[in-house]
Order: sequence, then structure tokens, then C-alpha cells
Amino acid sequence: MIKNYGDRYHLIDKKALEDKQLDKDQLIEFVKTSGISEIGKNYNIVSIIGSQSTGKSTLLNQLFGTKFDVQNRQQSVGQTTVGIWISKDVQNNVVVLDVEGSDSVERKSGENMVENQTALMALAMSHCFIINVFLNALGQHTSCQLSIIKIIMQQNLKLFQQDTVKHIIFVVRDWDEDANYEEASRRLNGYLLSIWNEIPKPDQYKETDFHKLFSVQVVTLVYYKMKKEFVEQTNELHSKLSNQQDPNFIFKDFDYEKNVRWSDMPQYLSNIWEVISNNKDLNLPNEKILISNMRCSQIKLEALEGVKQLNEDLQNRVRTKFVDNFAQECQSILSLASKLYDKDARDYHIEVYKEKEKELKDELINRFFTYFQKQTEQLKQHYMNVLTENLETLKRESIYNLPDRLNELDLLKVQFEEQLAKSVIEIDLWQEKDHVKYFKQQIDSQLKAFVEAQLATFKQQLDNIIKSECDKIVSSQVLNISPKFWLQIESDYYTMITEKYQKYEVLLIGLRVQQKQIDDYLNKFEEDSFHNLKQVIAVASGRFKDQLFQQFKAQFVRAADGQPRNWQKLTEEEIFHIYTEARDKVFSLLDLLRIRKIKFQKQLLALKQKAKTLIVTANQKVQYQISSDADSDDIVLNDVFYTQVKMQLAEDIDVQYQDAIQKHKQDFLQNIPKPFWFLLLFFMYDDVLRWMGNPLFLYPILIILCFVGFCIAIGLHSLPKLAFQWVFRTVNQAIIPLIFGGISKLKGS
Ligand SMILES: Nc1nc2c(ncn2[C@@H]2O[C@H](COP(=O)(O)OP(=O)(O)OP(=O)(O)O)[C@@H](O)[C@H]2O)c(=O)[nH]1
Repeated sequence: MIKNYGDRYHLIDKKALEDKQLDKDQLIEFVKTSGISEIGKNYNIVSIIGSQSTGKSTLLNQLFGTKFDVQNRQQSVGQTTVGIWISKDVQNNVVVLDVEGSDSVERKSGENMVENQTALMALAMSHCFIINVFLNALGQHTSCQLSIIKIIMQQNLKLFQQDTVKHIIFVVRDWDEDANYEEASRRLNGYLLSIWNEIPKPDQYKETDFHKLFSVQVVTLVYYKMKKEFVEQTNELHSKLSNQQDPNFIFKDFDYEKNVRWSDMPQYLSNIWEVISNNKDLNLPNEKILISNMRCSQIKLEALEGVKQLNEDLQNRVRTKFVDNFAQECQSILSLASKLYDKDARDYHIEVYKEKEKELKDELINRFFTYFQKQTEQLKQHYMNVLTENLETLKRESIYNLPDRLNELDLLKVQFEEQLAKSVIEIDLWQEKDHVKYFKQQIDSQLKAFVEAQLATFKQQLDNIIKSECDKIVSSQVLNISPKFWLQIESDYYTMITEKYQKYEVLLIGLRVQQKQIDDYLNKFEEDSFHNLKQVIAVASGRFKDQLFQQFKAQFVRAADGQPRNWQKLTEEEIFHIYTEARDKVFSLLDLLRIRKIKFQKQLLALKQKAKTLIVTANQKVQYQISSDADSDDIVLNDVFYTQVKMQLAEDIDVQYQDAIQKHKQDFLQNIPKPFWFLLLFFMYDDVLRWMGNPLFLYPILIILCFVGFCIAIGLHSLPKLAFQWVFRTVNQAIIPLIFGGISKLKGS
């Protein structure tokens, strides 16, 4: 069966009635080929209903130049139009529906449903609904003829939302000049009003005025064979329906935006027909929304496809490195997609258009969010790398540069924040503040760990410096042990440590160490430094004896002018006096060194507080006290060591004294001229030989020589030496003074 005649199309045919669905493909084809699709939304649909064979098709053809089939008069009266035919005004944007005649005798009983369906379809589609009636049928049959109007108006109200005023034009055919137009008009209007009042209405229309939904006109046409008048009258009606310039144009205030685009009409009509033929509820705007949904979804996908390449490019770039002006690029993609979408979708249902536009944006923004996460990772990675590089450089720099460099490194946080701000398309859309907060914490903890590591290294260096400084301080005192020994150490150490302490504290503040930690660091510094001082003193104490001995010697052996003393010129009493004086002095110094404990006193809390607020450190921060308190581990010289040192010192001092005495006496013998010793040997050598012959001398000499030989043989070389020393010392101490004492007494007398 041919459906498509090029200029007209059998929209609802038998098959559509049986299948309860339109042949959408053919309809699409017709819409395309007939040129209807080109009119877009700018059209009106006019349909006609009425009894069978009442010249409906004839009228439409006359009005719009269409070619609907017209019953041949020669044929018996029968149905020409089945279902709904569709065509278009040859000149204007008026789409015309030729609807199967009602009360058709061809329809078996119970098939009224089909009439109602086609009429309802026509009413649902049309903006203008022509009801074709014969003048002579206006009487008794009118109410019967209009029963279909009642049903479809009721259905229309129930099923369709009345979003536009429907124009109903009663065309009264075969009009007789004698007929009363006002009477006919009043009667037809009256019928419609009574139908309106009778039909059950949905709640929202209960109080609605009929004229708000329907505009009713009555047009009369002479018998069609009265060609001239018939043409004039149909032209007038045509002008009303299609000529926008006509003052009686019925679609003057028509909102064409509400129309379904013709390219979407096949789907729209299919849906309506499916619902009507299945007797389902139908809501026209919903159908429009369905169409809009379908198309807008498609357009949305096309828009997404349109920016696919850009998206992929952005995604690939952000995988390798962070993208500058990330948000700007996202915005460009968004606006391009919106543009693409808007171009094709803006004519659809506004709500759907907006909804799909939002979906499009949301979809893109969701994609951007995944790129944004990568962008954030890349930014974090980048700034972390910059931080690591900086920290590596800083490791080689002085720690005193670190506070300033930390301020510079703070800029990384700012830069990250700025870059992240440039990466979001809407403030706080992607919780970028959380990223910033987390990243700042990461940087801070990295810096803190670095600072701690640097401080640990610095502290070791500082300890070594302190140790070396303590060594200098203590050594300078040990080199010249004086009564001010401890006082000087205390004062030098205090000066040195205060300066270091202050510098350390300023450094710690500069390194943003928390106050509590600063206190801990400083306490540790004080304790460690003090421990170093004690260690240095403990080591130096090993040199006390030697130093004191040297100081004794310096005083005993040398005179006040620094020249060595001439022991011979001094009497033994004088020597003894010098000896006791020097000895008492070093022993008193030794007693001074016997200080057992160096007390460490913490600074006052109040002073610390002051220092904390002023940053400039207070004058007096750390205090030390040196005392002879023994109830502590901090002992410099313990009792055993003191006694040992004192004994050794006494012994060494004693030797010095003995040496002095000996020198004093050796000097006496040295005063004898050497020729006298030769003379003495000369005179006594023969006597010596004679003595040697005497066994009383010879045997002791031999015994002594044998003893010496034996000792050398068994390795005790020192034994004869010690023995001779003892003998000589005894002789020196006991016999020679006795002899020379006697001689000097004799001399004196
Ligand atoms: N009396 C009268 N007859 C007309 C008029 N116009 C057409 N006819 C005749 O009525 C007959 C039916 O014409 P159609 O135009 O086919 O009528 P129809 O209402 O479309 O018929 P269906 O297809 O059955 O709905 C034809 O023989 C026409 O010549 C008219 O104005 N007055």
C-alpha cells in the first residue's frame, strides 16, 4: 500500500491502526522529501473533522492546494479518507490533516473507538480544528454529530495539558443566504458550551473559562459549485489561517517556540499515537519533553565528542607534568562544548535544554576533576622536588642562613596555592583548600625534619666548639695556676657560653622551633656544655701536679729577676726558706684545686619569659657555681687523687731542694783548683799501690768488682748504680758535711 505520495502522506492508515504504531521511517522520509522538515518550528497545523463525505477533502484542497483524495460523485457514497492524511499548504507553513469522517457507516459498531482515536490524534496535533457541518444538518442531527467532539474534548482535557489555545472553526457548508448566521453561530457555540459544562473536568480546569482554552468561530461557505463565491469565501478563510498580515489571522499571538521541531515530529507523533492507540494517559508537554530529552541527550553526546580531542590532550599533558592555566583550559573546553550544544539544542524544551546542558557541564567537570587530581599530584611532586633540591643545597650552607632560607622556602607553599587556584574552575569546587592545607603540612613537616637533622649536626659541631673553647679556657688557667683559677674559669666560661647560648637561642627561634622545644634544646645545650667543661677540667687535672711543680721550680730555682739562683752564694737556711715559701705556695694552690664540685644552676624562669618575649636574650641567663661541696658526682679532684698528687709533688719538690743543697755543696768542692787535685794524685799514687798490696783493701775491692760483674751478668745493671748512689748520698749527707763542717768551723775560728 502506498503511503507516501510525495505531497501527502497517510499518517494513520489501517496498519497504524492495527499495529498501534506509526511507520516512523516512512514518516521521516516524507517529512524530509516533502520539505516539511525545513519549516522547523514555524508552522501551524490545521485539521478537519466531520461526517463522512461532506466535502472535507474538497475544502482542504481548495484552501491549501493539497491533493487529498476526493470522492467521485459518480461513485456511491463511501469512505474515501481512512485514518489521517497529512499534507502541507503549497505556499504557507500550514500543515494540513485530513481526518477520516466521523459516524462513518463503514465502521462496524464498536469501532467508534477508531474514530475517537483519529479525532483525538487530530485534536492533539492541531492548532486549528475545523469542524465541517452541513447547514441542513444543523438541526436535529447536530448534537449527534458533535458527540465525537464531546468525547475528544473530554479526553483532550484529561490527557493533554492545555498549553495553547485551540482554535475551533465551524465551517457550515452549503450556506444559504437566507439562513440566519447569528442563529447558527449561537447554536453551535451553545453546543460547545454545553459540552464543556457537561464533561467531567480535571481539577485544574474545573473553574476554567471555556474561552480561555478554546477560541470558537463560525465560517460559512456556499455550495461548492457556486465557484466564484466559493473561491472567494475559501480564500478568505485561507487568509485567516495562513496569512500573518491578515488582520483576522487566527494565530496572531501564537508562541511558535512551543512547537515541536519537524525533524523531531516523527518521534513525537509516534509517541502520541502509541499512547492514544493504547489508550494510555498522554501529556503533550511530557511528550515534548521526551523528544527534547532524546535530542538534547544526542546533542550533548555530540558536544562531548566535539571536545574529546581537547580533553584527551589535556589528560595526556597533565599525566606528564602539571599544566599551566589548567582551569583556563578547562573553561575553554567547557565553553566550546556549551557552544556546540547550544547551537543545536537551544530550540528544545527550555527545561530539558537547561537540564542536559547542566548534565554536559557536570560530565565535563567530573572529567576535569580526575585531571585536576593528577594536576594536584603533579604540582605537589614539582614543589616537593624543588624543596628537596633546595634542602640539598642548604645542607652545604651555614645553619645561620637557614632562617632566611626557610622564609624563602615558604614561598613554595604560596606558589603551590596560587597554582592550585589557577587549576580550579570554581572556588572550592574540588576542595582545593584541603589540598593546600595538606600540602602545607607536608612541607612544614619536611622542613621540621630537615631543621631537626641540621640542628642535630649543628649541635655536635657546637659541642666540639664548646669543648675546644673550654679547653682553651681551662688550659690558659692550668698554664698559670693562680688563686683566681676557678674564678677565672667561671668568668671565661660564663662569657663564652652566654654568647653561644644567645646565638643558639636566636637561631632556634629563627628556625621556628616551638618554644617548648627551644627550652629543651637550650637545657640540653647547657647540660652538655657544662658536662664538656667538667670533662676538660678532669683531663686538665692530670696536668695539675706537673704544672704546680713547674711553678714551684720557677719560684724556687729562679730568682725574682728570672735568673737561676746561685746556690753557693746562699746559705742552707736561705735555701730552706725559699724552699718552704715556694712549697707552701704550690700546696696552697693544690688545696685550691681540690674543689670538688662545679654546681650548675638553671637560670630563672622569669628571665626566660622575658627573653622569650623580647627575643633579645637577657643579660643573665645561665649561672654556675663552683664550690668544694663533696656530695656530688661532679668531683674534680677526689681525695685519693689529691693525696697522690700532693705526695708526688712533695717528693719532686723535695728532690729539687736536695739538688739545690747538693749544688750548694758541690760548688764548695769545685772551688778547689784542679792542679791541686793533680798534685794530690801525684803524691798519693805510690801510696795507693802500696795500699793495694794490702789484703784489707784489695779483697773488699775485688768483692765489690765481683758484685758489679755479677749484677751486670744477670741483667741488674741498675742495682750497683743504686748501691753506689746510696753510698755516695750517705757519704755526702753524713760524712762530707761533718768533715767540711769541721773545716769551716776551724776556718771561722
Ligand atoms: N453538497 C456539497 N457537496 C460537496 C461539497 N464539496 C464537495 N462535495 C461533494 O461531496 C463529495 C465528497 O467529497 P469529499 O471531499 O471526498 O468528502 P469527504 O468529507 O472528504 O469524504 P470522506 O473522505 O469520506 O471523509 C464529493 O462528491 C464532492 O463533490 C459541498 O460544498 N457541498
